[in-house]
Amino acid sequence: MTPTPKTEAGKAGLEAILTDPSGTLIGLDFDGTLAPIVEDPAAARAHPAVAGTLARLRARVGDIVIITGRPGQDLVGGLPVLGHYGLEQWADGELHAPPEHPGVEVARKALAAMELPPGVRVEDKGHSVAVHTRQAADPAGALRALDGPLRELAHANGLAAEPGRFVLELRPPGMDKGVALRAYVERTGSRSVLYVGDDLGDLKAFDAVEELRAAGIPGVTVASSSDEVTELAARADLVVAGPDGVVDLLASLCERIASGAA
Ligand SMILES: O=P(O)(O)OC[C@H]1O[C@H](O[C@H]2O[C@H](CO)[C@@H](O)[C@H](O)[C@H]2O)[C@H](O)[C@@H](O)[C@@H]1O
Repeated sequence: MTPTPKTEAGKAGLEAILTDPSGTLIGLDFDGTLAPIVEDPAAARAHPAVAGTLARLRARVGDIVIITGRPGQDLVGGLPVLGHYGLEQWADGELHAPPEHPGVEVARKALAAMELPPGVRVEDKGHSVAVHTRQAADPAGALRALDGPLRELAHANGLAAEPGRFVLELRPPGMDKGVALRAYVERTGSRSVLYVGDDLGDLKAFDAVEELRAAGIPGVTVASSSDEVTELAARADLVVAGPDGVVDLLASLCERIASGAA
């Protein structure tokens, strides 16, 4: 059964999706939403039911897009991916990306020269560098201690500091998941939108859904909840329990659309 949104705007958004699914864009975050959180970023994999569920859903809605902080070259179940918070954009069957921001190379070198606490890992993503503290003995303490120096490094090199789940990422400014989602809605001519996310970077996509609603495009914000980040659940129209809950929600949406139930 599809859970009922807790807000009136969310209920109206879900109703619009069920009434006109071919006009719907489903926007999905990856880590913590489609993929359970794991210690090592390189070991993250989509929930085993994601590929099948999205394949079925794809046949029933207008569009599905993954919007992630990760690089966008990987496809999840053949779906378009907007990588690096939308910096890498999918258009006409090709992935487009700007040249690397010069500040990233400076930050990369500075991080290589820094003595980082044990367990702190640097993920080099090409267009950005992310400093992860999940594997430190005290992940929250390590992140707090690094926050100031990393923000200074970002600022000194014209980069934005993007906080996330036990991570602070130094990345080019000027793009976020909200800008990416709005542009994708415009490009696809979507008439409704549902966005699911779990981390602070997804709040911009929630902003975008709310702005789209104000402009007459109904939508639903969904939080894939965790104890690590509570801001999304506090704001979302609908809260589900992590990737298991996301898969259940998408599967139930699929069934309701297939049964023609508005
Ligand atoms: O926008 P997303 O798809 O959610 O990507 C955000 C960041 O996710 C990854 O880090 C997070 O997941 C890791 C694997 O579960 C976890 O170890 C880490 O603590 C999380 O912060 C990814 O590594 C980052 O590059 C993404 O920006």
